[in-house]
Amino acid sequence: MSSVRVHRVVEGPEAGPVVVFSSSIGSDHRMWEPQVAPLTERGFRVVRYDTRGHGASPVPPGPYDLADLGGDVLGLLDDLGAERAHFVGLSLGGMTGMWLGAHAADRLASLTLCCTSALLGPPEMWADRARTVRAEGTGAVAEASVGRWVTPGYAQAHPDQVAYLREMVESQPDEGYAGCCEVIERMDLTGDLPKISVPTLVIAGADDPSTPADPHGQAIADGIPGSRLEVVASAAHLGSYEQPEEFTRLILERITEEQ
Ligand SMILES: O=C(O)CCC(=O)CC(=O)O
Repeated sequence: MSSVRVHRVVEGPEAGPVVVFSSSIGSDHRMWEPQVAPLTERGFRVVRYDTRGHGASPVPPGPYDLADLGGDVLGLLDDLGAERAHFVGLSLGGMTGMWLGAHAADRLASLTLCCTSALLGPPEMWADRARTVRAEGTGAVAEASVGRWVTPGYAQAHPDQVAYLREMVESQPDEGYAGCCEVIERMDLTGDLPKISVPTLVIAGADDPSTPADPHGQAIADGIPGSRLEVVASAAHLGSYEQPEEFTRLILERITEEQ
């Protein structure tokens, strides 16, 4: 499939090193709002985009695969005139990052892989989720998703944020969400990990029920030569949103090392 022109929001100094942020299934570029000011203030060019099938990006009929999602990022970098960029991805965004690391390493300055997995089964669960969303809409999965995105303590203390995140899931196009479920259904990046030569940091949330550090984050860190795993306390699956200070600190550490 040919690449699509993804919706992007670009902030920060034009000449700054480019940092691309890639989102989880069911969210869009807004999930990275907490990272924008800390990075642009330090001179980075922050590029947030909506994965195909999400937010304001095109919604081609699914299924998609990781090569489609990775190709969209390469098209984005070409549009921006960016030869290389730091890449930060969470969950599906991290899977896209691993694909780029294995297939387009020359376009990456570094990789930060948050709350993600190289193999997230069982495949039937993703096929079921795609079927549910095509039949009933993204509203059918919103409450359960947000229940995995933040810890119960955060949810209790921040009901407005929980409502905002739920609305974010509900606003995603049904076909786009389903097409991305089918990416994960068919994904197995385990054989690609040893091929990734880009400097990589893996970050997991200590309370992530979707992609727990053990086994998911640890398997990625074990597989990518020279990478390491950090586990952030009191963070569920959308760790960069729930614990923005610690995730941003780690992201800055990774991208500052490689400038
Ligand atoms: O968040 C993703 O991009 C994929 C994994 C996922 O959907 C986990 C969940 O259901 O919370």
